Amino acid sequence: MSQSFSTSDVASHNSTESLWIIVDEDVYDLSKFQDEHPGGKKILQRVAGKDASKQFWKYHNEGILKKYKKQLQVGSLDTKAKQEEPPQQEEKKIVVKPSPEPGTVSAEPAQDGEEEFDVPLDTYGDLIPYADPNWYQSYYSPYFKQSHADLRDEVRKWVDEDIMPNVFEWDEQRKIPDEIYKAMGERGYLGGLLGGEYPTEFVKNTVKSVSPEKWDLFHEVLITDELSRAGSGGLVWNLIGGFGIGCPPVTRFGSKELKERIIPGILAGDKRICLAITEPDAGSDVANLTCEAKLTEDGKHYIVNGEKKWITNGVWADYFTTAVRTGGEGMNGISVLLIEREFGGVSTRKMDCQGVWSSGTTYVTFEDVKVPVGNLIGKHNKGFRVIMTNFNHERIGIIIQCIRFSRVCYEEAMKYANKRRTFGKRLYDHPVIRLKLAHMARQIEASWSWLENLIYQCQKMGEVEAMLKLGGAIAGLKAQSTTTFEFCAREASQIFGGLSYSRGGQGGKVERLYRDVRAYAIPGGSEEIMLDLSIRQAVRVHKSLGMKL
Ligand code: HEM
Repeated sequence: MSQSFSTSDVASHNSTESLWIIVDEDVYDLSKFQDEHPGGKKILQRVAGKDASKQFWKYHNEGILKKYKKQLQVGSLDTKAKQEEPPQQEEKKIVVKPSPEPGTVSAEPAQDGEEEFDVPLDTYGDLIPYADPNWYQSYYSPYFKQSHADLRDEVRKWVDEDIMPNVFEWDEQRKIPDEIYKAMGERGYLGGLLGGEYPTEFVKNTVKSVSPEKWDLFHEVLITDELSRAGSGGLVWNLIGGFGIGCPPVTRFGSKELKERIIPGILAGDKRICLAITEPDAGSDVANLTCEAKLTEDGKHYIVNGEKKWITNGVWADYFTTAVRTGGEGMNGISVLLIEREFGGVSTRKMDCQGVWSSGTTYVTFEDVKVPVGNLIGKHNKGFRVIMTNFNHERIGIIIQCIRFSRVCYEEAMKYANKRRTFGKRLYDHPVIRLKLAHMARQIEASWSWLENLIYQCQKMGEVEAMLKLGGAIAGLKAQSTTTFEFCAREASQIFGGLSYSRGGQGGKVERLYRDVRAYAIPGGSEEIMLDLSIRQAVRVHKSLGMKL
């Protein structure tokens, strides 16, 4: 913004016809906007021509300026322009290296040539304790390195500029613009969300800030985590929900021909895929599903008939990774088929749900759909294994999102508690409010540390060992993270009071996330089933390790 004004220039625009205000030394022309201002025009007219920074920050959060800046800012104060002149000499960066002191236990200083994770990364973000993982705040981490920091910056900038300011409207419209999904492909992110190595053979555009050979599961965690900062389960499920659970079975168990034909279009963001397992009558008890697929006499096709319910992204999907009954009762009669919408006989209807509004929750009907046998994923009647292998990846995605949503609730509440005053002091100055923040933070950090450890185990073990050994712990952490999310949404909402009861505005993220809680606590294995599995599965694994009870 090039124009510069003095305070008396601004003061002359103090009428309803020409209504300017100053916020943080930037000048805004609200003459036209006043009629559509959700807080009313009178309140703006009272500060016409004045510095309204204090009043502005009382009623809004930073998202508002990001959204309206382009439209309303006409310039800045001349005092700001002076401050922003570049310094004559670049400041020398001081690098602080830890040094051991006699008589204390402390970190050894990093030696030249040592692994990069022996030195903490630069600080990043707002530095509010517990609002980001602590490696953002210059704490040591054995997992996150410079390539993770580079990716973090790349994704965060995109989220802050193109996503965050619009999430409220998108959620209300129950749709994310197609170009945002397309950008997930163009930026190479879809290719990095398959729970393994970066699939260069299928991707034209790889991720800008990380080369494919450096890609690891912690990069994948980062994309999901940073997208979740937008504070909308609907957004995250729209962008990676159907894809993150529907695509990996194809890349892992699909035939070469099938993969070569469909995966490049999906990873480019041109085509969409979803996972169709749950039915009106079969949820966590997957082995009981009834959607049937009968082999034709010539053995060349399956004919599929049945219904699927609560299918994320189904309304927009070109492909449905679908669990079907091809044999007798129970888990040994299940297969997985890739059903393509263009085969015909596929109808989708959007469902109205409590939360994740922009995710496109769908009721799917298959009516005599003719599917070539080449679209079988895995083996005939051995689909249960395909589904089980997929569950760990799905649950880890849910865990990452829940922990970040918990952080968002905590962060929003912390910021608000520091500005809102009641009974003569800030909310933050009331011990009962700090107690709430502390209970949120301890659960967030405990969950995150367990997650980091499990991701590391997945990275080291490889797919099969991870599936066998980690299923119990991942299920336990899923329950831990969804209960943490529920707790944080509730406590943040109590701190915001009425502002998180109405939609939009300062408490808008918390209100939306509160509605999203059940979408995390139920799908992918309900909390009750997860907790039970976490013990049963772990005991079974440890028996085979030689456990002595
Ligand atoms: C750049 C100038 C401004 C813009 C773009 C703006 C925009 C908005 C928007 C979009 C809302 C809806 C709630 C939300 O999303 O947060 C809102 C609410 C409100 N605004 Fe503003 N506003 C501006 C300046 C001001 C100023 C200077 C004041 C006070 C002097 C003010 C007072 C309010 C009030 C009282 C509400 C209602 C808050 C509530 O419902 O709790 N606004 N504003």
